[in-house]
Amino acid sequence: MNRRVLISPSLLSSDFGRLAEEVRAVEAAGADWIHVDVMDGRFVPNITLGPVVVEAIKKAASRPLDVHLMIVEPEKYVDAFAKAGADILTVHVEACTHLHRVLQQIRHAGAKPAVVLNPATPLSTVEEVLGDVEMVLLMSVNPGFGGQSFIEPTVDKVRRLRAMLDARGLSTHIEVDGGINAETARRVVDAGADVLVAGSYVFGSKDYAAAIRSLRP
Ligand SMILES: O=C(CO)[C@@H](O)[C@H](O)COP(=O)(O)O
Ligand SMILES: [Fe+2]
Repeated sequence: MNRRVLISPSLLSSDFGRLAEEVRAVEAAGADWIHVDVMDGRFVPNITLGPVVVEAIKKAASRPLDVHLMIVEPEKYVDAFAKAGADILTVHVEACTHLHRVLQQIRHAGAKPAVVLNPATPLSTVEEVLGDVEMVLLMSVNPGFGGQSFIEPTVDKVRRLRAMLDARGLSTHIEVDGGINAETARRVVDAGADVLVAGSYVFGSKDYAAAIRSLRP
């Protein structure tokens, strides 16, 4: 089946001193969504930004904000991020004691719920909530930093997840995040992914439009 592939550039590799300009530049270059990485220094060994900055990004953006929460106890903050303008709110299965409840909370807050798995976390951990999410994000690096190398077994994990979704008649998005470039993009899309996050590949290039174009099949 031919799915439209969405590109979600990760602002983590953008120039934070010119955040609004960077958002407008990737949108003009063809970005479908804007990926925002929220890190708390606890779930991952890095700290980035909170709801105030998401609110500022929202003012500059016209495309949906795809907010990736790499934080412990996400239930404490999902309402604030939804209010700040997150359109898609993605929580780590490893950070949620009551995953189903958090996904419901996200929907009630007015955002689209999504769940994300670290590279070593098996697909079985999200099997029971596949009907409750708009998207499953598979990390293809260990979260915390941009510019890392793609972890190979992700390709097969995408394939197995797409088969699980097909078997349930679900057309849920599969997003892949980490080490995406023109070559890894092609392989994960062939395996069934339809949303690609790319940070250093897009923001590290001189021509954002050419980089985004090269990620599409
Ligand atoms: O969530 C994360 C990192 O934890 C990502 O969204 C990165 O920002 C991806 O960066 P690249 O691997 O594309 O440079
Ligand atoms: Fe991310």
